[in-house]
Amino acid sequence: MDSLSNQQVQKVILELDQALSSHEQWYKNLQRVLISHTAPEPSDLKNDAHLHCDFGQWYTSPHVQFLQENPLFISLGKAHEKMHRRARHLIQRISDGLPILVRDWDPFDDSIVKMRVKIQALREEFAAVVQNRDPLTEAKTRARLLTELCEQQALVQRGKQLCVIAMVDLDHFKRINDEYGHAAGDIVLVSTVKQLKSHLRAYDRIYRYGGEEFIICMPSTSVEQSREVIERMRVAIAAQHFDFGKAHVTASFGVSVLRASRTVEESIHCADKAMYRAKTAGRNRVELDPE
Ligand SMILES: Nc1nc2c(ncn2[C@@H]2O[C@H](COP(=O)(O)OP(=O)(O)OP(=O)(O)O)[C@@H](O)[C@H]2O)c(=O)[nH]1
Repeated sequence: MDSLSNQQVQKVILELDQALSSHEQWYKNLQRVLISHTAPEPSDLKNDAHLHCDFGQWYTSPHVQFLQENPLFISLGKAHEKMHRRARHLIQRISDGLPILVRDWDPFDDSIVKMRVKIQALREEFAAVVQNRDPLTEAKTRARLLTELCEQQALVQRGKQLCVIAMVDLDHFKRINDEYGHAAGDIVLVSTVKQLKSHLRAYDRIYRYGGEEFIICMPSTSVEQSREVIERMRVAIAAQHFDFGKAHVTASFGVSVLRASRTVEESIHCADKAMYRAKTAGRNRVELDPE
């Protein structure tokens, strides 16, 4: 989900809301069939009924296939299929003039509840993605930074992996705002995060630490490997062109690693110190934490 833009995430949330409401409509019709003995939807009697309702159509549509490995999405699909199987059995009994037994109704009712809960949980998962992002740049928030770096630190402490962090600070950013206006400054921030993201792997993270300061987290990477990537980021930032004017934007980088022997805050501080060395050494450069 991290690779999706806020707009894409909002679109999925809207679709989930629509899927939930069409599912409720389907349930209402089913109740009519079961209680008032109105004619059932022919598709509800098919073995693959779960593929024919509006929810099933959404669930199998190509544009949500990126969710195929999401555990909640998978279990929602299973709950939905099971619910249709149970509904089919109930419709069948009514069509055969038989009463609905409690032992058939209860599991069906249970699967209806489970499905609603899972849709809601998936919706919340998506909503949290947006909530945990800075609205301007869509980098993760500083609040997430500490939580997620502590998780990485726990892996480092258990000897499971290395984790590099880099502090990125735009150079003389105030001048951009002063010369071209705050809106231009915003464009630079958004574009810079896009550049940084384009060099990251799926499991790397970028956080907005302050106004024009960002932290990159690169798990399972050595300092040597990450340094090459960060160097490419530095070059990409300096090569940006903007429609609003001839602004030359550069950034200074301070690289550090999470260590079992120090706290996350201390590692961030070391990255910060390295970044300040990059500033004092002339900016537009990458410095490593010597510790
Ligand atoms: N446009 C815009 N500007 C911001 C935002 N957040 C912070 N800033 C500006 O970022 C600027 C940061 O300025 P300084 O801290 O002086 O740093 P700098 O000019 O980049 O100088 P050095 O870091 O020393 O290279 C300030 O002018 C802030 O107003 C934002 O969301 N949008």
